[in-house]
Amino acid sequence: MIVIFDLDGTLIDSAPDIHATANTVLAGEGLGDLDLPTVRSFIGRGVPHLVGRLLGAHGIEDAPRRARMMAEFGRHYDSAVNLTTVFPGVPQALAQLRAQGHVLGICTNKPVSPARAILRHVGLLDHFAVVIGGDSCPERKPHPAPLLLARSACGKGPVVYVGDSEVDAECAAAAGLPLVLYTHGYRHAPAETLPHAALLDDFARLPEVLDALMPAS
Ligand SMILES: O=C(O)COP(=O)(O)O
Ligand SMILES: [Mg+2]
Repeated sequence: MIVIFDLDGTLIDSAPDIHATANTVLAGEGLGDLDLPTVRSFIGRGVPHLVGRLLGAHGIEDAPRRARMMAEFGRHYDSAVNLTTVFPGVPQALAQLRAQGHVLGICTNKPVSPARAILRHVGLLDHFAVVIGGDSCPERKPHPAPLLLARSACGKGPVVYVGDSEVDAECAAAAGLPLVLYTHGYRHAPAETLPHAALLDDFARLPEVLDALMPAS
């Protein structure tokens, strides 16, 4: 089986690093800090969206300023690793899936460079056959193109996407793939209200959840 994972809010709790980076970039523009829940609620649609929301929270709409802040965010992003934690059970679940012969991939809206940097920092990068990021395609999730690209890079066979948010649910549906929705991530609506093939509240249960979805694989 091919198992493709979202990153922020699914495998890692990266909101504290993204929050710190956001406030560094805001300070560089002479703008005040935002709190963690506010910045967390902006995660999931990539850096352009996040920076637009940071400015929006200050009542500002200014395209050149937004472009400058996106570039600044990018300068800090690869080193934004120290406040991030891996969700419980993730390393064990990934190792188990690999040992069972499954092919694993990443499809995130985080750009590829910081996605690879954080995966390397937490010791998980080697599990993945491919890392598709928010800058890998002209389109970002919820467009299906990045997920379909990740899938084709992983070879042939049944595919499941594991994600945490509305964006992932919409992306999986558009790509025609089943979604396993991790419930401790950064979504806005109750988990039950998002389209999903299965809910996952504990990574220790992922192998059995996948078996139940794809008994024949
Ligand atoms: O919004 C981002 O940059 C990344 O979010 P994702 O890993 O949940 O796709
Ligand atoms: Mg996510």
